[in-house]
Amino acid sequence: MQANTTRGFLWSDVETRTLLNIWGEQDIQAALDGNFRNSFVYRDVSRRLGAMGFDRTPEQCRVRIKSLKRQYLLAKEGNLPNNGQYHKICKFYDTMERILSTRPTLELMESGMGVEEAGDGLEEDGEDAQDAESTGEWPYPHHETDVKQECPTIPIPIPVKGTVGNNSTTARPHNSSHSVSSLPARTPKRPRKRRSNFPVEKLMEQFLEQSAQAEDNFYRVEEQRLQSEDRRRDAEHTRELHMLQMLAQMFSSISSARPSSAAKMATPLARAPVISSTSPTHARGHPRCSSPQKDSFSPKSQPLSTDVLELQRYYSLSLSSHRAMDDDIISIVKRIIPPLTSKKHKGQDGRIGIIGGCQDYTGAPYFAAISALKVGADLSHVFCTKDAAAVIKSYSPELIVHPVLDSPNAVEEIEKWLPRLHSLVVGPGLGREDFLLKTAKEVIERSKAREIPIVIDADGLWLITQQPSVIQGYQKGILTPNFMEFTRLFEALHHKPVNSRDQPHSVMQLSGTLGNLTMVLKGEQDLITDGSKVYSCSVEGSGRRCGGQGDLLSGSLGVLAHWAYSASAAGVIRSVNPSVVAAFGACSLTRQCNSQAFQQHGRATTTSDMIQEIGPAFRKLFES
Ligand SMILES: NC(=O)C1=CN([C@@H]2O[C@H](COP(=O)(O)OP(=O)(O)OC[C@H]3O[C@@H](n4cnc5c(N)ncnc54)[C@H](OP(=O)(O)O)[C@@H]3O)[C@@H](O)[C@H]2O)[C@@H](O)CC1
Ligand SMILES: Nc1ncnc2c1ncn2[C@@H]1O[C@H](COP(=O)(O)OP(=O)(O)OP(=O)(O)O)[C@@H](O)[C@H]1O
Repeated sequence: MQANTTRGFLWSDVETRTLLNIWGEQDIQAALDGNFRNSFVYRDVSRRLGAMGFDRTPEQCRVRIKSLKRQYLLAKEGNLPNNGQYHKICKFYDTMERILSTRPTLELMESGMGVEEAGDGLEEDGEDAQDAESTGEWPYPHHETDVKQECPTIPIPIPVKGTVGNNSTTARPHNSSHSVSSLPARTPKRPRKRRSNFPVEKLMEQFLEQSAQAEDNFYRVEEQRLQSEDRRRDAEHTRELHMLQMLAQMFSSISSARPSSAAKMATPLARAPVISSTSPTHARGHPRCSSPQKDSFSPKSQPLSTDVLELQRYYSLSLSSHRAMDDDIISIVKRIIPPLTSKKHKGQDGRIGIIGGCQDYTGAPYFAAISALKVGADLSHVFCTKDAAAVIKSYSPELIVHPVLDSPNAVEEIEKWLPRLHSLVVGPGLGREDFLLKTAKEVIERSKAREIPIVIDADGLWLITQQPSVIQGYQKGILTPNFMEFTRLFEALHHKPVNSRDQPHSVMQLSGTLGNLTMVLKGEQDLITDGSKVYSCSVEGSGRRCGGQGDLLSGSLGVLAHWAYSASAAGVIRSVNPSVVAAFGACSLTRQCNSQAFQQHGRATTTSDMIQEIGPAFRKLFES
């Protein structure tokens, strides 16, 4: 057997127990007791340990025992309550207690130094801490564990000192078997500071507190890392799936090789820069989302993508309903829809938050949240007032309802969820109480900081009318006013009445004033703009105008906005404003639902009937 001379080598519990059993044997204790020189005793301990199958040098045994004694003393001096705390400091406390309580010299040892330690001459400052660390049992940083070491009552002459630079070094014996008479050449132990009433419990508390803090920090950083990793993986996944989808589409169109579609792609109109430079807000453009015009104006622009071709063709024509144009934009909407595959987990296709729902209005947030789910979001959260929560829950077990909107720390409660949300819809059934609007405002600010797409509807628009700066210039903000809401907002910002005969111009003006925000003016035709051009969605609906259709629209838009921005980030759609694509998709869907529900229910059509149609309408528009 080769002796293991590594001082830092870990002692296993069984090895330590065997050592303690040997060390605790009567003859060993007797030999140690009263003997200043103990090296021969540890040689014996080492030999006996070897016979038990553990190969340790006498010095390793001595150091290990010393470390155990120090832990024992620390636990003992700390007067720790009998709740097992001393076991945290000294794992072998009971065995040590049994052995040492029979030692007559315990008094001396308890004052910091056992006789057996005194004369070995092998000790270095700081070696105790090293021992303890190497065993993995020392619960404190070693600078906090100094225990007073008093000199033995034998006369120790002043050591001979040598000086190296500014550092004093102390002459040390090379041979531990020197007799006591040779002690003048040896280093006396430097008396260490003793902390009277050593505050072990306090240190323990501090240590545990620091550990908890460190753990918290670790988890916080880890959580952030996982989130960003999630986002990166989602984006990558979406991009790959979309690529596959596009390839599949390409193959199927090549195989069907319809001459009409080839002609469509080759239309000269599509390649021409068709946007009028007189467009009032064009020069401002989008800081983050490049608009189609930018590409068509740039002489150095890349070959135009199909998205741009389709949208340009659309821009170049009038606003009146045109089935082919709707089809073009819908084909872009189709590309943002994430494919359904078995590779995904819950949440990847959208976690949407609705801020709204109060005592008076429980239907609106429900319509928005359930529509988001029916369109394809995986999870839909409603943040409402306490008295609305139970009612909303009772409409649907599918919704996650948080009764926090009127709590004193509403903003913090909602903010906790923001990192998990992909988009936010603010306003359906929110009410107009000042304190609710204040909360909504703060939540919008914090969502902006996280670059979450935000749809603002209904009472959320009331807030914007009072304080337009809340959303002004936020490119991922989408406003969905009905005519009344639009009028209020327009008049507040432009200090003049809306020219209702030229709604496209008015809506573009308002969007421009708000920093090219995407805006949907709902009505007979839904007008969609990002300040550069107006798109009209006139998918056929019906004459039925039941309340709640706008909520269906805003909830759907929440999901589509998330998909559009993910598709844009993944490079699946380029050179188009994702908000506009999403808005067009949501308007088409709402109108299609209205039409289908009306075919079945006629005048009796309600928003719930329309919600039932979301699945079939979605398939018809985007998956056929
Ligand atoms: N089941 C529920 O819980 C539902 C709750 N909802 C929630 O109710 C809250 C308040 O929303 P809101 O739309 O009723 O309020 P507001 O904007 O003041 O409009 C009020 C007045 O404006 C007018 N008006 C409206 N549209 C117009 C138009 N196109 N063109 C012209 N005028 C128009 C019309 O005036 P009137 O014709 O009555 O004179 C109307 O009475 C909000 O939180 C919302 O989410 C709804 O979502 C519905 C389902
Ligand atoms: N005159 C109309 N003709 C056809 N469709 C319309 C008409 N007005 C509204 N719509 C459709 O209804 C949708 C919702 O618009 P509406 O004006 O009802 O919103 P809202 O008043 O905000 O709704 P809510 O009742 O949810 O508050 C629009 O996107 C559009 O599709």
